[in-house]
Amino acid sequence: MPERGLLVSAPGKVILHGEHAVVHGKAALAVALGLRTFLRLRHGGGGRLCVCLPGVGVRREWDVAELRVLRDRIAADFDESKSPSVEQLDVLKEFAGIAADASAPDSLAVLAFLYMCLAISAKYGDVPSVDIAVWSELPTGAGLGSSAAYAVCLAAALLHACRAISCPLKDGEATARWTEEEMTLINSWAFQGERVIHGNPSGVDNAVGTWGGALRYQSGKITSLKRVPTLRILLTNTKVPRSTKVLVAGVKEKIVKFPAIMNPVLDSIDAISQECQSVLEAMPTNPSPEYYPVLEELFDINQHHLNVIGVGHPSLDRLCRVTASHGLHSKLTGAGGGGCGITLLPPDATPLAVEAAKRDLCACGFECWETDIGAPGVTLHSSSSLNAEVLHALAES
Ligand SMILES: Nc1ncnc2c1ncn2[C@@H]1O[C@H](COP(=O)(O)OP(=O)(O)OP(=O)(O)O)[C@@H](O)[C@H]1O
Ligand SMILES: C[C@@](O)(CCO)CC(=O)[O-]
Ligand SMILES: [Mg+2]
Repeated sequence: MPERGLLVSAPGKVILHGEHAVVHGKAALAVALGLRTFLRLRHGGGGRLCVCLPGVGVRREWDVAELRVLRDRIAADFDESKSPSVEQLDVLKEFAGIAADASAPDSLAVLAFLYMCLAISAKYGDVPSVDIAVWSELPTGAGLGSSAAYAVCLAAALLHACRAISCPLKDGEATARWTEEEMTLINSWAFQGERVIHGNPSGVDNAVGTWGGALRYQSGKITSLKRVPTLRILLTNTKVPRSTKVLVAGVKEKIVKFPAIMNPVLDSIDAISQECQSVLEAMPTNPSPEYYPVLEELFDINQHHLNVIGVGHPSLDRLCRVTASHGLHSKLTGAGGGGCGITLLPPDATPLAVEAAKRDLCACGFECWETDIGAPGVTLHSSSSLNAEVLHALAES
């Protein structure tokens, strides 16, 4: 397998509660989504490193010898525990022809790729001569953790190419996962990729992308939620573009400007995450309707808080109003400012009400779908375990 290449995937995520507050040391509850990002690595030869990212319109190719020189210029303090420095990123931007203040998806994706590739190869091996393609089922920049799923896939593939982690997939197996220790390494390098893309990420998104399932995340501490009931959730993409980096920076500004006003709001969001976790843990696996009113009220309160800290958007207000008119409760998920919202579908919601809500959301120009939650984290695949659409997308790349 190693010399034939590698197929790896990582899930997106939905944050139930705690987005933004988690950046400031509060708890977040997050679950892995049944929508994934896929990466194909092929061993190249010919001394070239090629990357193809159709989701953001990137196809780039570099000479490995040139990348070695670049790496040695900025290698002094590459480490998974140290943030990428402004100076390192400036050198990479100049090399890749990216403007100093660029924030477009393609620029950030190339920058994160170059940083991770050079940093990982400086620590564990040589710059690999490989051909990498990444394709995703996740909408980019919509609050579902597309940046983290991308960074997790890259971390796994690059660590594998530099022989820092093993290849657990045996002949004849469809999928395999890495050991806890290897996943910890993947997660810490994915966090570096998130740092390049986000500026100041909490680490919750890459933790879900790596470990999967449902988890509580606070200040780097990951606790897996053992008994999460099967929740039905409707995801709605308002299709309003936004940048997590800009939104996270905006919240920080507000906290600095009005600490006495904003800190209690973050404390309240923290208490909501706590309350939600207690309710989820008390619910049976297939809960009856009487458990849902508290979860619904927590959605409503948190949505108001997220508006207060400045990450709402008229499109998200509209989403909440439309679902409320069908008796359903929603909140934004991820960084907000547009992007996606989640709607809780309790077991007593009639199929008619859910269909009517979906129809009205689509009439607003939104896209909505139901998806599984609690999906597995970073996974290695045999090509026969991937469906035709994924294989086709990666082959075309
Ligand atoms: N499939 C992909 N290929 C390459 N780059 C990607 C891909 N998906 C996401 N990215 C990178 O991640 C960036 C989007 O990250 P951003 O954090 O703003 O949104 P998100 O991760 O989708 O939402 P959130 O952080 O709120 O969950 C894009 O601008 C791009 O640089
Ligand atoms: C907005 C935020 O809390 C979640 C983005 O999915 C940012 C982060 O935790 O890094
Ligand atoms: Mg992100």
